[in-house]
Amino acid sequence: MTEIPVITVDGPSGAGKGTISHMLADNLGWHFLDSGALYRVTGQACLIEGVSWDDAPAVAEIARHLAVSFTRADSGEVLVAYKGQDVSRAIRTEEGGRGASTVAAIPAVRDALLARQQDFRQAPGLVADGRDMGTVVFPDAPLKFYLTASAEERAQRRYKQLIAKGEGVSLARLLEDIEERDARDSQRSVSPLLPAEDAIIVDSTATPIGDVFAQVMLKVSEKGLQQA
Ligand SMILES: Nc1ncnc2c1ncn2[C@@H]1O[C@H](COP(=O)(O)OP(=O)(O)O)[C@@H](O)[C@H]1O
Ligand SMILES: Nc1ccn([C@@H]2O[C@H](COP(=O)(O)OP(=O)(O)O)[C@@H](O)[C@H]2O)c(=O)n1
Repeated sequence: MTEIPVITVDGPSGAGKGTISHMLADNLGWHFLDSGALYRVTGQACLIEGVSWDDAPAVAEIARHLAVSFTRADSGEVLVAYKGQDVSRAIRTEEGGRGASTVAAIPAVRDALLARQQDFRQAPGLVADGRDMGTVVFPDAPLKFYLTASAEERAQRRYKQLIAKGEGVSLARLLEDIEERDARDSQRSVSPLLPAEDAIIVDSTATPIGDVFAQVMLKVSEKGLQQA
């Protein structure tokens, strides 16, 4: 079990973790764990069940029995369902991000989701995207990345992403949301957002995505993790 390789990709919102992790998993033919989706679904499940994000024991109970499923549509899009109800869109909103980071600060919620995340470690390998993949969930991963970029750049990226989806948003509000989420994720007592000691830090503030991917792939091949 522990010999199955994992590449961890941690960092703040909008750093490019999802984009780079998907590219890596596709390139290597490995599995992919979107750990943020589990926290997002937990937040969404609370809304559906009428539980307040601040009611720690009730939220933890929801996380322990989270009936979530991930299925890949023919289009390649990953559909996320809670109790059979499609929540793919709802969990990706700004409110979904706020809910996720609120419930993610509850220690019992993190405990409840730990084994479920570790179960994604299946042959031939796993790319794991999140905040504590390299520090807590897969501390023995042979290769760890911490992607980051300035808050202004990350807000700009989200702005472009949401505008492309046809959602009306304000850049100033997005920057506020990002800074608030950075603060909550970095200051919580359990599994705060921080690079693992052995993580490779990649700041992409002024680096196009293709160059970031090339840097990452170079490290992958130096570690001998690429298939022949
Ligand atoms: N280096 C980069 N330069 C420009 N845009 C980027 C870069 N990395 C990611 N993006 C874009 O920023 C947005 C957020 O990226 P995403 O991978 O979802 O970040 P995260 O998973 O860290 O929140 C996406 O639209 C993505 O295409
Ligand atoms: N491993 C993880 C992943 C996400 N999270 C929480 O879940 C929230 C949403 O994570 P995400 O990865 O889906 O968000 P983005 O980085 O895509 O904006 C984060 O702000 C964290 O509070 C976490 O605590 N630990």
